[in-house]
Amino acid sequence: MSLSDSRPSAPIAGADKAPRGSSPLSVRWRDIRNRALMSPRFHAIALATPIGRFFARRSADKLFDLTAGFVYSQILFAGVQTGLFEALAEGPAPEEDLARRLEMPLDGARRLLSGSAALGLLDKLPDGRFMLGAQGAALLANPGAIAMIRHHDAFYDDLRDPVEVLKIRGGGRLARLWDYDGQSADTRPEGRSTSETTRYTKLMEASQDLVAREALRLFDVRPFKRILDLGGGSGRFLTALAERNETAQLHLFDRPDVAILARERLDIRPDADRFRVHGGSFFADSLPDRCDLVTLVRILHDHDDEPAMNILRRARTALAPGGRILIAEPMADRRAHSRIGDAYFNLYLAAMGSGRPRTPEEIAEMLGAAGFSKPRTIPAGMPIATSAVTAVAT
Ligand SMILES: C[S@@+](CC[C@H](N)C(=O)[O-])C[C@H]1O[C@@H](n2cnc3c(N)ncnc32)[C@H](O)[C@@H]1O
Repeated sequence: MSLSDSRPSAPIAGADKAPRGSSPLSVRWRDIRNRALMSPRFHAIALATPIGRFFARRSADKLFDLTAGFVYSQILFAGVQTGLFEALAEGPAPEEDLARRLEMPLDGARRLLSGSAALGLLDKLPDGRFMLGAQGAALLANPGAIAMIRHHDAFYDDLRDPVEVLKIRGGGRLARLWDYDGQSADTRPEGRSTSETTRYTKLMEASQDLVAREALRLFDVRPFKRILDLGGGSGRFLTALAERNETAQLHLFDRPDVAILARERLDIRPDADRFRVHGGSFFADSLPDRCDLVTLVRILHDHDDEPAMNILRRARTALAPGGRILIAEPMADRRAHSRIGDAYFNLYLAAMGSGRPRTPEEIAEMLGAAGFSKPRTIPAGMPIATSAVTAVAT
C-alpha cells in the first residue's frame, strides 16, 4: 500500500544543503541592486528612459499595493458585510438601486462601488451600471473565502497593532474568540456543544472543501482500509474522502464538543455505518489503533513545537507498521516565498497565540523524530489551499 507511484513526489532534501540564492555572488548582486534602488541618482537616470520608467512604475505599484493592502481588504470586507456581491449575483444594477439595497447613502455606496471596481471585484459598465467582476464572481463561488473574510473582523482588530501581536502572542480578540489553547481537550461534558464550538467548526467546515479537493487530488486514498482523521472537525474532509474510497472504515477523532457536531452530521448519512466518531484529546486519550492511514488536515500548524511533536507521536501509535501519515496544511517556504504560510499564517497564528507554519523540511524532520520514515513532499498545485507531506510508520 503506497502513495500512487504515478504521482510526482519528491523526497525531502535535508536542511543541511545551502539553500539556493544564498551564494556570495547572489548576495553581492542583491547588495548592488539595493544600493541602486536607494540612490536618488539611479532613480533620476532610470526615469529618463522608457524601460527605466516601466520598471520604476512597476516597483512603485508593488510598494503601493503593500502600503494600501489593508484598505483593499477592508473594501472587500465592506462588500461582504453589506451583501454587495450577492446583490449583483443576478446581473448588473445602477448605483442608486445598489445604494438602496445596501442601505447606504449614495455617496458611500459610490465609493464602495468604485473601490470594488478598481480591485477587480466589480466591473463598471459604460452606461454607469455595475456588475460582478472576475474576482467578485470567484468570491461568490467560494463560501469558505466569504466565511474567512467575515472572521477577519477579529483578526484585523488585533492587527491594528501588529507589533503588539508579535510581542505578545495571543493577547487579543482572536485568541479570546477561539478560547482554544489547543493543548487540552475541552472539559465540557459530552452531550453539550457550545455556540463558540459551533461557530469555529462551521468556519473550518466552510473553508474545507477547497482543502479537501486539493489534498485528495495530491494523495491517493483509495488503497487504504482503516483511516483516521485526527482533529477531523465536523467530518467534512472525511466525507469528501469517502467519495474517493468507498469501502474503508473511517474514524474521526476530535474534542468531545466537536465530536457531537460530527456525529450529528455523519449519523444521518446513508453510509453512516462506515463512520466512527471518537471524542477526546489527541494529547491524552487513546486513539483508534491499527489504522493504515492517519490524516492531519490543518492541525499541526495550530500547535507549538512540543505539542506538535506530541501529536505526531500519538498519531504514530494509531498506525500499524507500514501505515501512512498525511499532513495537509498551508506550509512555510525555506526562502519565505509562501505568502499564505510565511506572511498570512505566521501573523494569524501569532494572534491566535499558538502554533506556526512550518516548511515541509521541518515537518519531515519532526516526522523522523516521531517514528516515521521516508518523508515525501507532494508538489502542491494550489499551496494557498494546502501543501502535503507524507511518511511511513516504521
Ligand atoms: C484548524 S481545525 C481543523 C479541522 C479540520 N481538520 C479541517 O481541516 O477543517 C483544528 C481541529 O483540531 C481540533 N482539536 C484541537 N485541540 C484538540 C485536542 N486536544 N484533541 C482533539 N482535537 C483537537 C479542533 O477541535 C479542530 O476541529
